[in-house]
Amino acid sequence: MGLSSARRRPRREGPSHSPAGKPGLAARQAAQRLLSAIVDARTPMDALTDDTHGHPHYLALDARDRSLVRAILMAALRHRGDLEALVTRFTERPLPDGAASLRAIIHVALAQILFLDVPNHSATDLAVAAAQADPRNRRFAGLVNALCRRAIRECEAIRAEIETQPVRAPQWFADRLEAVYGADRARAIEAVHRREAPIDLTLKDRSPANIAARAQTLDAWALPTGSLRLRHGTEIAALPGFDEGAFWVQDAAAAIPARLFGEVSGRHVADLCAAPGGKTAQLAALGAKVTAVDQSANRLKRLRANLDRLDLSQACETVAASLFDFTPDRPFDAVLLDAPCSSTGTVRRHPDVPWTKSDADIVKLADLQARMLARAATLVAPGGLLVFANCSLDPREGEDVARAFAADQDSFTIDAVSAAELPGLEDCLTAEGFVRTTPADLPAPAGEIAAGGVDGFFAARFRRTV
Ligand SMILES: C[S@@+](CC[C@H](N)C(=O)[O-])C[C@H]1O[C@@H](n2cnc3c(N)ncnc32)[C@H](O)[C@@H]1O
Repeated sequence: MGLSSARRRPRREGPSHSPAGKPGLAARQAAQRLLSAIVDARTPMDALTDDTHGHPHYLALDARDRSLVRAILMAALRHRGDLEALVTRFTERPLPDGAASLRAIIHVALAQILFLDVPNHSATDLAVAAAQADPRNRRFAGLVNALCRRAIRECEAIRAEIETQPVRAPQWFADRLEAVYGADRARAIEAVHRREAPIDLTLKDRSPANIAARAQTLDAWALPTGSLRLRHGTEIAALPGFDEGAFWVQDAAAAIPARLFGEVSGRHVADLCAAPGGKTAQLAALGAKVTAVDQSANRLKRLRANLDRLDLSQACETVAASLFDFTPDRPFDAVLLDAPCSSTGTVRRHPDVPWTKSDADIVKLADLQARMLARAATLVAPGGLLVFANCSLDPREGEDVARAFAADQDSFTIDAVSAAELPGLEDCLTAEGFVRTTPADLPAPAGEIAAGGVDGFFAARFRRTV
């Protein structure tokens, strides 16, 4: 399926198109189409599963089926290398070239059988029905059936093998992680990528008493970094304190960059790539006067809604503009640039990232970040702070950009972050005083049931000297 076809109106289906109107078939067919759109057309999963602008086949489903589709996609993407290897092992001949839709049918079925709490017979029957419903795949319905049945028979052994000998994929990403972090650390990062990510919250009131009280009412682990980590997945909007704006969802590592400004009460701070506003909210909660800039008007709408719920809107002005066109009346005391990046630090939550991004994207993004950082620097007042951050695991988008900036700019010096500023993540400092986290950091202590790990993040702090 191509990018354009991913946006096409759905063919008429549902009860009228599905063979015998099989319940559950539309959800499986949607999962197959979306998986193809992600892997073959490199369309991000978030865009396809957006509740307003998502893929038409996804939007045609009810809430329960949408959540099943998301669960199937997460499992199929996290284990895509394992599933691919299994299909190769189970078939005498390779699947025909260009058999993207057949591959999607098989992967969607195997993901349910091996990783989800879905009856095996439903996963199998609906995969066979999907093959039969598609003239290109009808002749492979028997193969689909045989693969599913074998996976069901050998389920325990297959799961154990995947646990002990996972297949590293996609190749470019596995190679890059190993080249940057070495074999052991790369394996540790990949192990975390295969597990569901926990949900972290940032509290508006970060006083120790409030952190302790909220940890109790929310059944959360109070991380040493100051964030709370929920012990159980749940509907966030139903949590006590949500309506009163006591917290927002933000990975513990994503909460670091905004804290690097220290005391910001009454200061003018620009958040240059602000939406959806996690860091804007942190700065506003600390008493800063924030100018939140983002080139996406739609994403800024979400930022404003988030700030309204948190009752922080009065501390912020929003500007819908590219930072390259943003010309404020005066420079800022502090500037945060949370630049767009490959997002390879968020693979735990977005397992589509390695399949939709490429090494070439990283090179392009690193170039954009360097230009953005140079532009951001022009907005900092003498004596002010500049923080450059992003959620990439690749040093070409982090350490290299920051080093080149420090070397090029006479009026800025690196303001090294100290271990005392990173409780629980003291080891995540580079020799220069940059912050570098990976998903293998902050493992859970013994006895804690919430998962360990944080997003991969990079942050560098600079001070304008003149
Ligand atoms: C990583 S996200 C920011 C996340 C945000 N800082 C937070 O903590 O919630 C990157 C943002 O940069 C914005 N962006 C990309 N290019 C931009 C540009 N040239 N000027 C301003 N914003 C831009 C995107 O629209 C996106 O919202």
